[in-house]
Amino acid sequence: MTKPFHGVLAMNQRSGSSPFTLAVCAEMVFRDLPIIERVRRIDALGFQVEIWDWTKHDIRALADTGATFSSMTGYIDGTLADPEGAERLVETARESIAVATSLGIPRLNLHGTGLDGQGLPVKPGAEMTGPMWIQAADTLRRLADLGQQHGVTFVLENLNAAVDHPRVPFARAEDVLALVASVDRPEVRIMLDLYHAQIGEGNLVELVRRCAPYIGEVQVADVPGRCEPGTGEIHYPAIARALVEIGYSGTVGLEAWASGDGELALQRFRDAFTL
Ligand SMILES: O=C(O)C(=O)CO
Repeated sequence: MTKPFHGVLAMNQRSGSSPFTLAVCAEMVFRDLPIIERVRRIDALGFQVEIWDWTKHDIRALADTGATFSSMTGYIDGTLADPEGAERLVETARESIAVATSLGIPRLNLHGTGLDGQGLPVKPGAEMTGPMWIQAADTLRRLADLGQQHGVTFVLENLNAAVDHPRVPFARAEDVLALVASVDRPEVRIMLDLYHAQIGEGNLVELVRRCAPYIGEVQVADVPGRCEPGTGEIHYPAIARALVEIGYSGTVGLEAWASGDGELALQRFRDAFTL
């Protein structure tokens, strides 16, 4: 089916040569449009599409857009690091896998509640104990088995506890790296969110190098403000070069608000990741 054409911008993007697959989070851009229209617009501009909680969306309508989806949230409820929460997480991950498979989505994101157990035994602000680490690794191994069975990858995302996710334990990229490395299964990788990492940890190029063997996807936005690359303090062209140097050619997802015009934000994103 021929896709709608959105002028010069679409033309530039199709002729660009990013070494990465570029995706855009439909939850954060073109927010004056209904979600399905956002998905169509992002797709028409030549990007893959990320969605969050699938229970909030009409799955049939998403499928009918014909868009290619990069990732979605990989669970509805549960937490990694306590036994009861882990059961719920694995159960709801099964439901998410069914939806992901129907939409051809390769990566299921475990973020936020998957780590901190909001309202569950692992409370925000809790110190992570040894048994919690062991439980989290066990839960991830169970998810890896599911992922292997169904051909999907679970990506564990680092968050920042300073601005967006106050007092969330287990959020640092260093901790996510330690967990994913200890599980060491191809179906469990890192969703390396460089916006969150810049706020929480910094030293991004070094972080990219350390995470190299375990990256499942990279997410980007600038700091402060969580808008598109080029609006803040992160030098994304240097990050793009570092990603190429470690041999990464996978997906880079824009998980950012547009600082102004939505199409311009997407163009800036593409420019930052076109070497
Ligand atoms: O909740 C957030 O801040 C995220 O980055 C989700 O992917």
